[in-house]
Amino acid sequence: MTSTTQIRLGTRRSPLAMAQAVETRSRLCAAHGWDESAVELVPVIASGDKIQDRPLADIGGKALWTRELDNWLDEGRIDAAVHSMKDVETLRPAEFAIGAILPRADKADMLLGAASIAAIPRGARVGTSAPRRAAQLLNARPDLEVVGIRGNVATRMAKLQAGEADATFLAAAGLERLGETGVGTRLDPEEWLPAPAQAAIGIECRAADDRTCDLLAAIDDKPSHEEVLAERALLEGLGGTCHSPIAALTRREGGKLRLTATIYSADGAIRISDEAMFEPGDLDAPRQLAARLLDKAPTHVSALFGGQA
Ligand SMILES: NCc1[nH]cc(CCC(=O)O)c1CC(=O)O
Repeated sequence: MTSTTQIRLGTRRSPLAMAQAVETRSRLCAAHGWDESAVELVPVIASGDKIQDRPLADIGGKALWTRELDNWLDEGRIDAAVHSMKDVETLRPAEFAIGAILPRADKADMLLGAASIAAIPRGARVGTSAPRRAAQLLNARPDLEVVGIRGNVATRMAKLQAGEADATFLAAAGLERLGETGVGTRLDPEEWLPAPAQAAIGIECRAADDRTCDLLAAIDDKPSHEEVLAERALLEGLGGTCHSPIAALTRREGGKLRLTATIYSADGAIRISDEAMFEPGDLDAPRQLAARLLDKAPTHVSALFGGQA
């Protein structure tokens, strides 16, 4: 069978990123009646994957995940780029558009190395480089020690095995996509709020590229897209970066979205939470929620956010 490439999809090279790109390819092929060869996967090395020994927040933040893919997309070497939306900066180049958000996976965090937060031994070392997870943990268990841990899912699991930490967190979505089921304890997202846009795969294209935008529209999951836009509007209102401990959860209730958001001080001692209920597509409501959170925060907490309130 002869077939020509219909779309070039850029992706990071980590096993999780590749799994997400393969899922995107399957959905595109199913939607358009293509065989696999119609979608060319183009693996690109991201700076965030080259630097593994320092926390992301210290070395340039989320941009390190997207910079190379952004350049390739901008230069027309790829037609679209697959991203974990959790890792995508809030403010994106105006020439790019989110062409599709895939149906969202489990938003929960998994705890590895202990049966529950309460069951982690007193004074134990918990590995995480995420300000949100560190603050949530210290808020619940100020006796614990947070130690930095980075690397892809397999690396982090190996570091836990090697005793670099007594426990650690991984996103359920990532484990699921890698087929790593049956490890860790699922933390109920209602009690342990995930990161904004956790478990959402987004595909960006050039906004002016109508053909690719149309191809991607066929695999867009509207409810997931609405949730992600609301959570990103919250981030925008907070001026949140990867330094900012922000947790958020959206549920759908009678056609409306209910967004709960929590911000923390870096040490977890201060926790400010609020929620809003609004129509899908209303991005002012999540921005106002952000403003209310910043209003309630003492200055050493609001200083962790760029804020627009
Ligand atoms: N920060 C890295 C990252 N980016 C997305 C995921 C998991 C998949 C997702 O949330 O979409 C992970 C790993 C993790 O947090 O355990």
